[in-house]
Amino acid sequence: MTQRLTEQAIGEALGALPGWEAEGAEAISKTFRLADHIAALGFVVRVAAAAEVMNHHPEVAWVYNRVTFRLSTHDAGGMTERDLALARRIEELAAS
Ligand SMILES: C[C@H](O)[C@H](O)[C@H]1CNC2=NC(N)=NC(=O)C2=N1
Repeated sequence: MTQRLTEQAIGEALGALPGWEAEGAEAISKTFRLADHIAALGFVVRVAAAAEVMNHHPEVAWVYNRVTFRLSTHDAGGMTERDLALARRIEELAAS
């Protein structure tokens, strides 16, 4: 699970992760627009709780009602399956 992914593998995985953008093989990121500031905070909290369960944590930028998550595996120095799993979990939370 901590093996770095190639750009090709990342690109293939992003086909099922709409809106996520790759930074080479280093990271993926996506910005979510919520109803308002507090809805955005609530989303950050839910993602943070899921990240804690997964022991895999995003970089987060929160500006009013917009939240950007940047995912990369620090221990591997780039993208791994753990980042894709977290992105899928974030998408589940966004849809719930
Ligand atoms: C000790 C702990 O398991 C590690 O530091 C975990 C915590 N959360 C993490 N989050 C991310 N994004 N990358 C990691 O390599 C990572 N490692």
